[in-house]
Amino acid sequence: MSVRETVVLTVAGSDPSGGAGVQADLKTATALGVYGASVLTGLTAQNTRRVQEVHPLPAAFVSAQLASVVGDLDVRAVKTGMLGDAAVVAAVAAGLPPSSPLVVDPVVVATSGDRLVPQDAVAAIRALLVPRAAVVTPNAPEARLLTGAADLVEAGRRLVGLGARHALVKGGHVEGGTVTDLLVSAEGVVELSAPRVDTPHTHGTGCTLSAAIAARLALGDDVSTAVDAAREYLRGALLSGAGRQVGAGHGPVDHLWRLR
Ligand SMILES: Nc1ncnc2c1ncn2[C@@H]1O[C@H](COP(=O)(O)OP(=O)(O)O)[C@@H](O)[C@H]1O
Ligand SMILES: Cc1ncc(COP(=O)(O)OP(=O)(O)O)c(N)n1
Repeated sequence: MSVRETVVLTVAGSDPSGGAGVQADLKTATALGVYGASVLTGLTAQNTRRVQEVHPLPAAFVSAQLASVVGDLDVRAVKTGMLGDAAVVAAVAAGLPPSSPLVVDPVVVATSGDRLVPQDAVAAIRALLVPRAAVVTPNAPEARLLTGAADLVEAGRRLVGLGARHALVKGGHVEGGTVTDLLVSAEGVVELSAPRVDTPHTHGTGCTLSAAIAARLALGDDVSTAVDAAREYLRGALLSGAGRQVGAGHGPVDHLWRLR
């Protein structure tokens, strides 16, 4: 008798240094016990210090990859990350499996400050993906860019107003000893706070969190439970990654901490 794998799909860009993008998503899926499939939307040249180059893949080829995977694998949840340009966003929106829960990580700028997608892609994400999201996971600058709201609760409410069932507005870029993420839905706002982990190794935190949420949704969690589980997984990865060294800059979180 064979075991049916639970499949989660990431639609995202490549980080050759292995800490963010598709590479982080697949490690996260594996660590959380689900089968990770991946559709590449673009390539980057980057490392723990900065992003040197970004190349979106042709939208038609992104569509072809999606059709290959969705036409064969039983995809239980999808996460989107870096999406290259507006044409790629449109191709992704058209090719997503219709009934799998969708986590939209609206990646715009890397922690290094380097831009990963152009402005027209941001508008396309807002119009084509946010309305379909079970949860959209912007960091503070992305929440402001997507909505025009300076206040993060208001930004979350506007994302829900656009059709996302939940907005998780992340607080990693807001200064202070406590990091607070805001989970906003039609039911209200839940503050999720934790002590800041004192570490320079935060490369890929957003990718890892959204991939973990998607993995838990694939396993059948509701959004609130999936977010709690994903935050706990990421916290362990930050704490373990703080004591490890990869590269000379902002190193990755330790995706494999639970397997060690
Ligand atoms: N130093 C830290 N200590 C604890 N949690 C953190 C830290 N940095 C980021 N996080 C958490 O990592 C996740 C990603 O946050 P953020 O850095 O805001 O997003 P992004 O990586 O997309 O820029 C959030 O859940 C945030 O609370
Ligand atoms: C290919 C690729 N995708 C996304 C990111 C951004 O990763 P994120 O987890 O949002 O944060 P940082 O890595 O910038 O800390 C990326 N760098 N590369």
